[in-house]
Amino acid sequence: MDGDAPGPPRRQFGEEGGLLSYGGYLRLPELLAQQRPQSQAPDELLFITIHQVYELWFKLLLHELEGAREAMFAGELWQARHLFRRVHAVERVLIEQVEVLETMTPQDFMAFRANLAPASGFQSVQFRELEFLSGLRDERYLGSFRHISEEELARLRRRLAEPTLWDAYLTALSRRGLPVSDKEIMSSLLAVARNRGSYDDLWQLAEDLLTHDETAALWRMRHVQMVERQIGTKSGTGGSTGAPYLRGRTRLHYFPLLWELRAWL
Ligand code: HEM
Ligand SMILES: N[C@@H](CC(=O)c1ccccc1NC=O)C(=O)O
Repeated sequence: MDGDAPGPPRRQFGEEGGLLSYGGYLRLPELLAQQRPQSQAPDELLFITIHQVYELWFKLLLHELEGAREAMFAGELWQARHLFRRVHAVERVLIEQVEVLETMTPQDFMAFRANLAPASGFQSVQFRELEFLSGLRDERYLGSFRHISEEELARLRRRLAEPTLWDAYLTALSRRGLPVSDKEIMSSLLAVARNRGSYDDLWQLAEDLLTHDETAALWRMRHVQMVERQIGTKSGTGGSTGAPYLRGRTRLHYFPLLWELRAWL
């Protein structure tokens, strides 16, 4: 009985005539038909599953980061922060789940690795979309995509043309009267850092951006550790030098000015 409880009356579910089911709603027949190893190697199912899980999370991250960008443009900083909290939680999961793939031995990986070339994580369109949206817009990757569809290429071009998270943050600063030209931006960031009484929301939002940057870098470091464990000094199936190439990418930052700011505080 709801009695005088405030709010809408509670509904008793369970009498909907069986219209919607768990598997139907989640499209499980379609989803579970997608894990199809190419070989008899026992660990290829693990390898495929883990990559598919990454791509599902990448899709969600793109969605939430687009939302955060929109909220920053609209000056709704609380909403952007709410979404960044979710983004960070997912990014921590992405790092944690490397451990699952590391239960595979290199010997077991070698049983199917040769069949993978020339495919590699290089060709993850959503991973590159995340980088572009976050502000790391390296157009050279457009040329390095072999075997991607016209639709995927168009998506990447669109990401290159659209505003980044940093563009959105700059808009949030200027909405509060802080100048954001190349010459003035560092003083504005310093003003935010030193006047928390007036700008704490902008400070916390910059910290959220920095955490997004930091967790992406942590994933890259975790990935290269796994790579060294699995293939040592071998070159990559995608044609790169392997671990040395990946090590070079661990130093990249989405928001270099937020790191540089530390030197001035
Ligand atoms: C046995 C496990 C893995 C190995 C040995 C491995 C190895 C490599 C290597 C060598 C590269 C450089 C490109 C190349 O020449 O092939 C690379 C790139 C990449 N891998 Fe993996 N990888 C593994 C698992 C994963 C997983 C689980 C993901 C998750 C999505 C992933 C995502 C990526 C991405 C996004 C790149 C491009 C990185 C960039 O350009 O900065 N890899 N991987
Ligand atoms: N590049 C890896 C192979 C690999 O990990 C991979 C192969 C196909 C699809 C995704 C992959 N994952 C990350 O690079 C290697 O060189 O062993």
